[in-house]
Amino acid sequence: MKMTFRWFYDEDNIPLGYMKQIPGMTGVVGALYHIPVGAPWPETAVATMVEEAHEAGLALEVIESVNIHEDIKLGLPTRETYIENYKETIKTLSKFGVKVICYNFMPIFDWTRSDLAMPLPDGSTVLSYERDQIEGIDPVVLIERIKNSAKGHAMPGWEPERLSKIEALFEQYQGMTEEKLFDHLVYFLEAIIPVAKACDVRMAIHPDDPPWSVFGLPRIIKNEKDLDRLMAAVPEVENGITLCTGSLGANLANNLPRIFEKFVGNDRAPFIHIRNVKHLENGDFHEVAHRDDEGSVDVKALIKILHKHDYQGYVRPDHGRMIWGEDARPGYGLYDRALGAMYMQGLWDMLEEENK
Ligand SMILES: O=C(O)[C@@H](O)[C@@H](O)[C@H](O)[C@H](O)CO
Ligand SMILES: [Fe+2]
Repeated sequence: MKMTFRWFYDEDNIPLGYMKQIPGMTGVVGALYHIPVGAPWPETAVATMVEEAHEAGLALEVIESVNIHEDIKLGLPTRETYIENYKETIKTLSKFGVKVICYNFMPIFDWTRSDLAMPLPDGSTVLSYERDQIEGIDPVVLIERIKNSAKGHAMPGWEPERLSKIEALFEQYQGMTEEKLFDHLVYFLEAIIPVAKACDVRMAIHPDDPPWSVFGLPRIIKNEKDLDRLMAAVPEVENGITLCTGSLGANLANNLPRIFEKFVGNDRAPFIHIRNVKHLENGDFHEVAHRDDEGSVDVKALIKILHKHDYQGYVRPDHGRMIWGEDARPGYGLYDRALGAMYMQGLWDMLEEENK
């Protein structure tokens, strides 16, 4: 298990040196944020970013994310150019030591929440999902609300410049079915996986968050069955998964230990996000600290599975709470993610000890 930390590079206000101070932290998960979706990533920009991480004593072998242009998801003829660009980006990243590229295939939006700073009784705040605040609501209304919350921080995928085109995008997705979207994903993977293979890079799709349809848009990476289907459709090991416990765990029907056992066991999960969520009776959920007892994700069992398989891939604490008065990007404060990393490493150390 290689412990890593998400780094928002030039948009991050947490110094790399602080990340490095977390015991056992081996690397950061980076991305270039100023490159428009669909454009190839310039070599010089990648070199600068990787160098900065190395200077801080941290590896940079995972990218999250190289986002997918909507035309690829929509299956438009213009996708060819964007697919060629994507191949170029894979080649460029591999030259600088990148081994895993995380991405998602959700139409229009990345993760969706109703509140980015829901207060918990202990005074910390977390991201939450209230069904009746999202389902059946006009996305434009939600966008306004999100813009006004969490001190001006936007959710990834909800950036203001994209949102201005939101209505046109919804128009384009009219009539899009899960079947068609899945075909477009397979088309994309069949085109890029040979390049990834030649470059020794693994692609790692992130599950949909939440793992069900929102705003009437199709969602195709929601559960074990969807993952099975994608792994079978493009069987090369370079077609992999980011196992995100918070995303999959938002649906209690997802059996996380079984999913881990399967895709860690068959080496299709090069990247892992550990996040914990707590479910309420009415179907809403909110995020909590990473510790097992705080929510419904069986973190102990999952780390045990990783340990049993001598997992050599990358793990990072996903969203944490905002604690100790920190002012940071929602879900991505330093303090609670550092606690999460230590918790996972504590469990791992104990398992190592027992195995001696
Ligand atoms: O929850 C998060 O913050 C991340 O796990 C996702 O935003 C993730 O980076 C993307 O979906 C992957 O493309
Ligand atoms: Fe995640």
